[in-house]
Amino acid sequence: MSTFGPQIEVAIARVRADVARLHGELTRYGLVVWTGGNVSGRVPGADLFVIKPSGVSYDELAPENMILCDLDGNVVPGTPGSDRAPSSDTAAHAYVYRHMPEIGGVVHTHSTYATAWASRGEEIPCVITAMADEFGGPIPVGPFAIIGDDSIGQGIVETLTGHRSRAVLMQNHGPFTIGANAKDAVKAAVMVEDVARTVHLARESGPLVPIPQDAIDRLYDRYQNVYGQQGDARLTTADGQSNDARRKKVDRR
Ligand SMILES: O=C(CO)[C@@H](O)[C@@H](O)COP(=O)(O)O
Repeated sequence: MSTFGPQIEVAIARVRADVARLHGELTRYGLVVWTGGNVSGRVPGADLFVIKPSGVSYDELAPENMILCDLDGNVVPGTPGSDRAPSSDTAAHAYVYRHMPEIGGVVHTHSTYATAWASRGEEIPCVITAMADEFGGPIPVGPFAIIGDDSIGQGIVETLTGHRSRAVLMQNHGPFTIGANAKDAVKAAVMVEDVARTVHLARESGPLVPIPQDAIDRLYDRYQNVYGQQGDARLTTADGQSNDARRKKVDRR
């Protein structure tokens, strides 16, 4: 029997499939080991999100064993997967969804280079154009917070609210990323590890050369509004305009 009505049930099924499949991207890009890391996706049109079960091998993850939660992080009883405990980071994901309504996906990993930067409590400076494109500037550090309550979620929201970056390095823990949907958040997780590695290696070889702010702004604007395809999911840009509206104004020369 449908608990949420036919349209929401269809949306839930779609998010279950996306979130289950996207965990495979974390292993494909080498961002997780064993059962570390997690992906969640908001269910459009409902105060619900889907997240993986805690400690379950990635090989076993499937749409039917993803876990449906309300925005307080409570498992919705009687739904597929509800017989298992949700990810240990469920409270953090739920906090982000409650306090950042524009966010449709959250990812957490312990990817090597980004976590190394997090262990130093040092933001990644914007010294390559790939960072300007994807993150619009440096990748910030969030506060040290121990898992078990809302403190990690609070740290993510306090650090990323009003910030261009879709990634935050939670001190001594690792990266959390956000996105317009789960796929966008996974992309940010892939890219934060890529730039963390590059900038780490660059800094080992000598002084870094910062990119002027006006160039960062131009690169970010182009990448957020011109790069890719019209239908690509994106967050509103830093000035609050929707990317679609901005895209129409951008001269696509
Ligand atoms: O970082 C942590 C725990 O501190 C978690 O992300 C990681 O162990 C994965 O846990 P889950 O399998 O999602 O419960």
